[in-house]
Amino acid sequence: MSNFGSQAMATTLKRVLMRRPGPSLLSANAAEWHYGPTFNGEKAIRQYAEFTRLVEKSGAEILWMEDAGDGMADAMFTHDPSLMTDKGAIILNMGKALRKGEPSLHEAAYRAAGIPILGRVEAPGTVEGGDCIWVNDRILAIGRGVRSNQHGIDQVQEILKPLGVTVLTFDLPLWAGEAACLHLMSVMSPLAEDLALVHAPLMPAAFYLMLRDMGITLLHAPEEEFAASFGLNLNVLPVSPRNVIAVAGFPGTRAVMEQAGCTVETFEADALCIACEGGPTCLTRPVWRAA
Ligand SMILES: NC(=O)NCCC[C@H](N)C(=O)O
Repeated sequence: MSNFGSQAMATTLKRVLMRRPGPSLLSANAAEWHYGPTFNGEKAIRQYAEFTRLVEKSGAEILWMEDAGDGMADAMFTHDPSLMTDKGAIILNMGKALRKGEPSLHEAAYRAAGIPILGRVEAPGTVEGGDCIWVNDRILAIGRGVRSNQHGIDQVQEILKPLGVTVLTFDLPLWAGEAACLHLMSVMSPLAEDLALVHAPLMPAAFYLMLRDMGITLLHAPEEEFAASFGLNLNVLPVSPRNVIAVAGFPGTRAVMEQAGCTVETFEADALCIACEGGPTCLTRPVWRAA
């Protein structure tokens, strides 16, 4: 049996690619990386350790990449430079220029782990993992916006055709501007096959209506918590259906999930997630989720 493969967002997480932040994050220039006022490298590293403890507690195996000081501060957000399918990984191409070196780190990690590479997105195409959502194992939704463009989306569709997967494209708004991070996953977090947490005001309307018509229950997170966290209240990692890891400090968002039958574990993440614009899903690249 192979130990990779995933065309789902919220089945049991069995194996995940992560990169522990270190010297590159500590020496990051916050303005250059678009990190916010609560950025603090040492504190972020401590908060990451707490996040790691929760992932380990879930029973998932972590495939580690280490930060040896290559200057790639955002590389801890392993969700973005690659995408996993049931047949192997797709190496993506980043929309954020400072992150251009990251896909090769993923390619090397997959090769070392014996995981097949299905294909690569090449310039001028860009697609980031945060823009990709498996609606089910036959449909991949991609958000077209600042980070993912049509060239890249077309390439992903070509790579996925032999797997019988259809790619659907949904336009994202500009929201806080070109330098900020708004992915499709910033406005929707799947919690189970039939359940998702959303920030409806920024969702592509056609995406919202499609999910609703498919019978997926959409939980609306409180808008004031989305604003206060720059969207990180919504960035929730399912380690199995209805068991999730979230950023601490957003009781309204937590209550909405608990009322829908979810178990929610949290960790403090002001210096790590809120400052650096990426939450628990962004810090993980699932390489194997149960079918
Ligand atoms: N999937 C995600 O939402 N990733 C967050 C990436 C944050 C990182 N600072 C970036 O701007 O790319």
